[in-house]
Formats: sequence, structure tokens, C-alpha cells
Amino acid sequence: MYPPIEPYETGKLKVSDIHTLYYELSGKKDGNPIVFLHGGPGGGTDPLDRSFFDPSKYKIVLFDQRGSGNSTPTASLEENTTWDLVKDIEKLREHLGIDKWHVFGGSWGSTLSLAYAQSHPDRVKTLVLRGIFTLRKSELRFFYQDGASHIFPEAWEEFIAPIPEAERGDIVLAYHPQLNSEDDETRLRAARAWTKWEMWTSKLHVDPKQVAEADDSEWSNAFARIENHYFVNNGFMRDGQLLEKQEIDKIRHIPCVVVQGRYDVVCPATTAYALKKVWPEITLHIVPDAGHSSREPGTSKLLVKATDEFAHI
Ligand SMILES: CNCC(=O)c1nnc(C(C)(C)C)o1
Repeated sequence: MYPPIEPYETGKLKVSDIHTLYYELSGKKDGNPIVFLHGGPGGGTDPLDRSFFDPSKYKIVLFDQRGSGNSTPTASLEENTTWDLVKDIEKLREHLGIDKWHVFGGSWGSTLSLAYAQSHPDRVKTLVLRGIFTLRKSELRFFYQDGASHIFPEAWEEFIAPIPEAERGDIVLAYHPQLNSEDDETRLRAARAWTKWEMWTSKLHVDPKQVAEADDSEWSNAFARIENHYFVNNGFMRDGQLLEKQEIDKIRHIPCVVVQGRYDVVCPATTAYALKKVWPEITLHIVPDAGHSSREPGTSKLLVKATDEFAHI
């Protein structure tokens, strides 16, 4: 990855009566524009996210999606849907005076990248996607009900601890009232447990520092509340919508590289493979020794290779 850099500009963009987005620009002021779509949803951006792009070539645009990171109001679920975020990306593009841009997204960021590209194909130069997540019911079931739980039994036991036995038939649904509780202790306990589950399972070798991030109550609260809100609403999409032929046909012409960890238990390779089957033109790399995280060495190397190759487009 490229060395850490600082933004040359940061800003706030009011996108609705309620929401104001934080955004930042780094790299080459008159460079090839790329927009980074973070995961979660609700995860917010990290300064290291700038390092996937050559700063001598790209105008790097990072922004925190509604309720995430430095965008306000923090953790707000009002007017917070996939399609609100797609509209926000267009508002940001117009605000920055960009005609067309490269789009980069992992996990939920890959979901939003596909939704944005299918809504505005004429605004997307290329797509670089990681850990494909299309929010199908089967994907949510694997990670939050009966799948990853078989690979991380000890972390799963901690994850379901806040949920009464009688409610464990639908974990995502059962977490919703706790993550929206008026009682701070209930809400934050649930947010930390929800977030810890994802931090425990994101890398091939569990990163205790990443797991400890779940104890950052403000970040976990936003991450868990917003993720759960989207998941109980199935991403505000038809099941499998992003993989439908009629939707893929809208973007089939766009160059797309996908990097997928073989041992990604958060967004298993089956979805990346389903995308390849319906969109054979994509370049699909399955990294043999990687889990879900973009920071897995084999994954980050291939992501940078892709952005380097697309920098001339
Ligand atoms: C099911 N959500 C997966 C996702 O989008 C995601 N996984 N990790 C992240 C962060 C890096 C933002 C924590 O997001």
C-alpha cells in the first residue's frame, strides 16, 4: 500500500434536512478521481483507506456515509437507506465538479458500489471491489445465524450472550430492540457484542487490536445500529437484486476487478463467484490465504495492483 498521506481539503456537505456528510480530498488535486465507499454500513472511513491509491495519479475522495464516522447526526437511522446513500454519492460528485469517477468499495462498500453503478452507470469509470456482499438473506443467515458460528464457536457464544434463548431463532431481529434501546447500558452492551463478532471474524489470524476497537462505544454504537438497521430491512432491496441479469446488464461494460478472500467468513466467496457467473467479464482474484479484511497482505496487494492498472483510464 502507498505511504500514509493527509487530506489537502476536508469539507461538510448537507444532503438532507437531517444529514450532513464529512468528506475529504487527498492525492493529486487535478488527478484521476476515485471515490472510496466504506463498509459496514456504518463503519466510516479510516486514514489508511487513502493508501490504496497512487497519490501522484489519483484525486482521492473519501466520505463518511449517513450516520457514520464524522458525518452527523452520528448513528442516525432516519432517512438512512441504500438509495439515500446512492443519491448522496451523486450530490457529492456534483458538489466536487467531477463528471465521472472510479469507484472502490469492500464488503458493504461493494454492495453500495454495485447499487451506485447500476443506478448511474454513466458516472462510473471502473469498479474495484473486495469481499463481495449483496445482502441476500442467505448471506445474512450465514454470518448472523448458522454458518460462521461453526468456525468461531467461542466468539459466537459471546455474540449471542445478550440475546435471550427464546429469541435466538433470528439473531439479527433479536438485536434490533437492544440496539435501539433507550437504556444506554443495554444499547452499548449490544453494540459492543455485535461489533466484536465482526472484528473477531474479519481476518484469517484474529487481530486483538481490531477486536479491542469494539470497545470504542461511539464507533461501535454507530456501526452496530446502522448495520442492524440495514439488515432488518434487507438493504432496502429485493433479495438478490444486485445480481439480477437486468441489473448486471446495466454495468456489464464497466471494467471491474474483484478481490475476494478464500477464507472470508463475513462475506463468503460464494457471492463473488455468483457475481462472476452472471458477469463473466469481471476479473476475479480469490486470495488463498486471506479472510475478509482489506488489510490482509495478499488482498491489499491485489487491490493496489488494480487501482494502479486503472489509473490511466
Ligand atoms: C457485514 N458488514 C461487513 C462490512 O461491510 C464491514 N466489515 N468490516 C467493516 C469495517 C472495516 C468498516 C469495520 O465493514
